[in-house]
Amino acid sequence: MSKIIQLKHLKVFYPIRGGFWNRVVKYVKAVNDISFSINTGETYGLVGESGSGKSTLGRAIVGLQKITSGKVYYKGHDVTTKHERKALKYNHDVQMIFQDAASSLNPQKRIKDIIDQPLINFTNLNKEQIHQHIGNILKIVGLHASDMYKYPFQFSGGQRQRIDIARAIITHPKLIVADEPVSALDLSVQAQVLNFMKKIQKRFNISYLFISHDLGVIRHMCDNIAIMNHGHLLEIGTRDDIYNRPLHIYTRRLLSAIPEIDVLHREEHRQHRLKVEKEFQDDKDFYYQKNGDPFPMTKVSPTHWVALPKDRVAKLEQKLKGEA
Ligand SMILES: Nc1ncnc2c1ncn2[C@@H]1O[C@H](COP(=O)(O)OP(=O)(O)OP(=O)(O)O)[C@@H](O)[C@H]1O
Repeated sequence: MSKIIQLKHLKVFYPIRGGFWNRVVKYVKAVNDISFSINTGETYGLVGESGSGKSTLGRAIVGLQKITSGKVYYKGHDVTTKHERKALKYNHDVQMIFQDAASSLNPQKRIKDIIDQPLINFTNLNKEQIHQHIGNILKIVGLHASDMYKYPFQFSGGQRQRIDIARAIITHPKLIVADEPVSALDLSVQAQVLNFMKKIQKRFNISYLFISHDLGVIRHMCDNIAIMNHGHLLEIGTRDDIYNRPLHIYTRRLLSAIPEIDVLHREEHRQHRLKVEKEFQDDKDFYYQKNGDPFPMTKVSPTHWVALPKDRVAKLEQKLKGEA
């Protein structure tokens, strides 16, 4: 299977300034040595708790965030710098859907004036053709062509998210980075938008990098999954690897929080989570190096990688077998 995106040792550090001279006093290592690749046509899930660096990584991939070091390859070509991205029309092929469409859509502009920008930038269509194209795209996302004359506030949250998706797909992109695309929506609307995203993926052969802290949503959407924590990757695997054979305690901890939406068993799950968290504390030496960084990734199977040394993986597998 061909790779649409490859990340090699990507780092994004934010400088923090302070003191009398407003000098850089330290760096927030939001993305710290991340490597993985996304296959053409797949949905790749990026999971982690708030602040783990998911959005920074997504923004770095689409070119909205300056990269400190490392490389991004698009279909095998280096697109790490602005110049390289321009030459490959990368900004045309790779789009982003944002978490909160309400704030990413300019409230003072009509829908047509929000979503026509990529067409103006990347095509030679005239005004009439652009309107026709926008009308068609709005129909594809389940709205009416005449909705292009409305303003964002005249739509519901779910509809605004669809408009943001329309903006992203209008250039027929090859890859969409979807940053928490449904977390601001009600559960019932979430399902609609997710299913819709799957539908357009098939229709236009789009690959997704799907960013979320919600493992329920990730399970519904993703083929392969990377687990991120404090700027590092801790585990990478197929959906089956991650949900049925999670090895890192952090992954298991995240998984144990999924059923929280099940109100009936909330207390039971809270107890379970506390137990797993205690285990995480107890086992801290087991999962991290002396300097506090996770171990380099070890291959457990052709699809499954975990940030632990080989002997510890074996020990852990034994321990998990014992618990089962
Ligand atoms: N512009 C910035 N300047 C300095 N630090 C930043 C900046 N943007 C993000 N950070 C820090 O980088 C880290 C990663 O942030 P990021 O938004 O990428 O995490 P996230 O996993 O997407 O979180 P969330 O799920 O809450 O959006 C956080 O510690 C955050 O405080």
